[in-house]
Amino acid sequence: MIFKVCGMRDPENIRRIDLSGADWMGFVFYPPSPRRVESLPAFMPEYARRVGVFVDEPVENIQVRAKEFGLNYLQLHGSESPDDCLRLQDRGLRVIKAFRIGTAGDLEATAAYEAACSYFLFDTKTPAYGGSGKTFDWTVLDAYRGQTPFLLSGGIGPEHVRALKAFRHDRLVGYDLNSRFEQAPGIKDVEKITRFIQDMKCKK
Ligand SMILES: O=C(O)c1ccccc1N[C@@H]1O[C@H](COP(=O)(O)O)[C@@H](O)[C@H]1O
Repeated sequence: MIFKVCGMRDPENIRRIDLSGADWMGFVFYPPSPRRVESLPAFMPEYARRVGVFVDEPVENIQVRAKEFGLNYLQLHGSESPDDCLRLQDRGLRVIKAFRIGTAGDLEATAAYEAACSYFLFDTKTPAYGGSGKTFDWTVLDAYRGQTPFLLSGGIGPEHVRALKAFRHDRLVGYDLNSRFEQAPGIKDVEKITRFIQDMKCKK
């Protein structure tokens, strides 16, 4: 499973999370976010893959950030179209399209993105674009029959280990950890993240 830790910007926190077992690390480029990153941190992950999180950002701006931060993936949380995703893919950038899920009907939109993305990310449907700290009813995802692998997101916290282990789906490939693991916006609790990843990997 992929463990993605999102909303990073502090160099020392990045260094420690890079050693925590996290596979991917997210950088939020959405200006209104309390965990937005404005400039390249003095330390960038050496082990974790780098994911840029964007909301309706022009393709040209995304390309600039992708180069500056050495991004491996782009996570798109706005109303980016399948064509937008394909344009980024054609420029050699791998795309994770986020969908806000409340009911099974919200999964219908994924079909048009099947050929345009490497991964989907299923987040909670709220008025915010992301980072709400709220979970959704994961059993809604039983209705997802697409081919594209997905990460589960939205309010995942340390208390969810047992429920996450019980939730199974053929296309589930990872978990996104964000606001529920924070000491302050943009600062993750390294012990909580490390323990969560170890507990999730533990067979029991
Ligand atoms: O974290 C943010 O502030 C954010 C802002 C705008 C778009 C996405 C954002 N983060 C992503 O939101 C989900 C859910 O986060 P949470 O666990 O509910 O706090 C996660 O995928 C983040 O990558």
